Amino acid sequence: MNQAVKPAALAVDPAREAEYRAIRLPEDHPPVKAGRVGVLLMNLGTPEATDYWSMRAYLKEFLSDQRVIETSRWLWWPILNLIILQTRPKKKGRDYDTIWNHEKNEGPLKTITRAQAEQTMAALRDEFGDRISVDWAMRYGKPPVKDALEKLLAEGCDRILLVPLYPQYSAATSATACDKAFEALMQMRWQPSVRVAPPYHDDPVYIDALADSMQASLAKLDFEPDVILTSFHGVPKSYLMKGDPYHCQCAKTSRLLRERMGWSADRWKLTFQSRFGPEEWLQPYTDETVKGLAESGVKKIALVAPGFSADCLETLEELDGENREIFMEHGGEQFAYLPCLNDSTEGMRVIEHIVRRELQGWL
Ligand SMILES: C=CC1=C(C)c2cc3[nH]c(cc4nc(cc5[nH]c(cc1n2)c(C)c5CCC(=O)O)C(CCC(=O)O)=C4C)c(C)c3C=C
Ligand SMILES: [Fe+2]
Ligand SMILES: [Fe+2]
Repeated sequence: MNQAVKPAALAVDPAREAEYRAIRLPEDHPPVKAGRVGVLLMNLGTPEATDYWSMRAYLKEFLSDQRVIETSRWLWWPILNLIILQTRPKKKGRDYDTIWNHEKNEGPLKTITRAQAEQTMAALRDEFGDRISVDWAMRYGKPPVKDALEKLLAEGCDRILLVPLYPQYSAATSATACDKAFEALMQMRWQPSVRVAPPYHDDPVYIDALADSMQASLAKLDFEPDVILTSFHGVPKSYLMKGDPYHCQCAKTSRLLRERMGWSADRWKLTFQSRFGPEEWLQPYTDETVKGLAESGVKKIALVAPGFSADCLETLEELDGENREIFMEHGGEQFAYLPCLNDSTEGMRVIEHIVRRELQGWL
């Protein structure tokens, strides 16, 4: 174009920089930014605050997602709006109060996901400089996936790797996070090239990191557990029957971890927590198993939640709070909750490994 007057505004990849600088754009052409690679870590989301209205907004968005609740809309709408949203926001707000990060005034899921993104960015920038940008977003609530994608594009990322932070794939988590990203991409004239990181439930780096983290936590205890429970977030059993691979992936993670830790099968259990509503969910249920173990005379247990990449309401309040109480009330004596990988050295080893592997050929 020879009537051009303005050079391209930003291009970080040297080859692309030269390419774009060579182009002369018309005066009224928007600035062209390209040549960088973006990484977007995506997790579930958390309420903005613990008051009734903040909790209600979060639960409404979450529980209106048809990937999460597959019940037909005409049946679900009155149940959600006339029953669940009347009482659950207040009750769950009180639960969030017990785990809230008051220093940052946010849920721990947000604090930890941000730290994971910052550490990933620092590690990758060491090697690739500002050719790479890492951001984070939440499927529900803030920061939204759309904003994060637009920010990466504005920084010149024309290739973006989406990383759902769920080791085990489920339509209710990984797929809906990607849906949200694709929904935003649908509105874009110049779409970036997109890759999606696969589930990593059986990746040796993940299994090793879990084992190292668990060994370190167990070594700090003043007792050896009789039984270890690996507790995963549940989903309705019907999702498994319709073909969701989540249950199989949880079972494989639990088995690989047990083998790697060298524990016998009779002292190691796979359970599912967070049942919601009257429908049957994946079994065995964590709370019933904990109660049954205590009643059968087991005195010392440890719980770990390998399916959560960050500690959150479901681990800190439900596992370490409610299930601890159940165990002690039914005759248990020693209870330990072993933390998630979070932004620990082991946790960052996993995220960096996945990101570096999936970026091959782009950097
Ligand atoms: C009711 C349906 C739900 C399905 C199906 C479901 C699947 C699912 N969820 C996670 C991870 C998390 N869930 C969290 C909280 C949470 N989950 C549901 C409901 C379903 N989840 C609700 C209503 C809530 C909010 C709290 C409550 O009202 O009970 C969280 C914690 C978020 C936080 O802020 O700390 C996580 C993480 C997975 C992995 C999963 C299926 C694979
Ligand atoms: Fe959930
Ligand atoms: Fe829960």
